[in-house]
Amino acid sequence: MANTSSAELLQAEAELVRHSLGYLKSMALHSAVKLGIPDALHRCGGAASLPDLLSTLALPCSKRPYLSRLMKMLAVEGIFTAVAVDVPAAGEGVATVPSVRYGLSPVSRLLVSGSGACLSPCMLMGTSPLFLEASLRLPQWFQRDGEGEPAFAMAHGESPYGAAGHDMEFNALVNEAMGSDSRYMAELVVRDCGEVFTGLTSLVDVGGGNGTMATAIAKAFPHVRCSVLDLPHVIQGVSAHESVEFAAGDMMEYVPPADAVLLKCVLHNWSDEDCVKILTKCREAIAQGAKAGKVIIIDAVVGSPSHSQQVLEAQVLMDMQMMMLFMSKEREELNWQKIFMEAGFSHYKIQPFLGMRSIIQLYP
Ligand SMILES: C[S@@+](CC[C@H](N)C(=O)[O-])C[C@H]1O[C@@H](n2cnc3c(N)ncnc32)[C@H](O)[C@@H]1O
Ligand SMILES: COc1cc(-c2oc3cc(O)cc(O)c3c(=O)c2O)cc(OC)c1OC
Repeated sequence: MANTSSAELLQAEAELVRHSLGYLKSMALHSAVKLGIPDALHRCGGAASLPDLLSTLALPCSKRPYLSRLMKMLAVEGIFTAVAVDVPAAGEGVATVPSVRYGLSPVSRLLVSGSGACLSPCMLMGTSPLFLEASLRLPQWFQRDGEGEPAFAMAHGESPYGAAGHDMEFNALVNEAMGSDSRYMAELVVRDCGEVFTGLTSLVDVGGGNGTMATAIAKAFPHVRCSVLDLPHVIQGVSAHESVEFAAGDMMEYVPPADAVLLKCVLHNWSDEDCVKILTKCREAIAQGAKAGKVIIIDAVVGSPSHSQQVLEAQVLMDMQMMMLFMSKEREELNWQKIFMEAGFSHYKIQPFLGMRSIIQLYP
């Protein structure tokens, strides 16, 4: 302490408070989504005074004075914008009183429902009680010896997939989150990554769930015949599509032949050994066509030099989440490279187009 200036010490203390109370940022965001604040601001034309915002939210009178505190905190964090304005005073005396207009920022625009790019379900999944309870077990999980189970299973006695099998509310939360993530990514992939699909005649989306991504690719690139491979219970619940075929199966056993295999946010749920097995099956699938095919991976490449500090922070948070839920991980390039070589691929190209995720094209 002696060698540190008071200003540095006080700054460090403020940093600690930011981190120790950082969970309140997550819960304030959770509250804003649950209360429908992004949608309310959108209905008001993108910005509103506090009284106008309150008039569209069903809050009891006793809680209305507290909304400004939530809005102020979220505005400081960049979730909403806050602009000081003078509004006409109601009584006599002063002509105007200072007030604040809150508005949607680029971040909260992604939380407005009804648009293709609504990520609110992802926010609610990331802050769900089952995830939060698992995070409280992390110290105990670190101290327990052996390979064992992830912190989520330690807290709940089952995996997230197990919980989704009988807890219908959690199942709906996860399905909506995965669906919203896929719709959002599909929009960006078809808009910005068209050259990845040039020259392909067929593509199979392995672990492609309800076909959101495959349908978007089939629509944007009609020359590509798209199909989805997923587990039987997932495929059973999918409604028939005109443009996409669905196959039930286990990617560990067999991947149907195609010019290209897509793996979007699948490998981050698996260990390195399992990724080698999955990618070996994918390599066999692309070797069967007339063309020299490729595997297209959409996943994080942690710590790419072109990424911002915010993207790095998002990646390491997702990595912690993968560890806590599945004991799996987000990977750095060297880690990916080792897996690719072990699965028999000769070269790859990484394009860091997609924020915290990249497109990796993998060639035999
Ligand atoms: C994290 S989700 C990703 C879904 C989709 N690709 C996306 O990005 O929204 C993983 C998907 O892999 C599927 N899956 C898990 N194990 C599988 C297996 N052995 N064979 C085929 N699909 C599997 C799951 O059912 C789920 O749909
Ligand atoms: C797509 O595969 C997974 C995604 C998540 C996931 O995604 C998010 C996306 C966001 O835009 C914001 C978020 O807060 C989140 C999450 O919190 C989050 O968990 C998670 C997965 O496993 C838990 C995924 O693979 C199954």
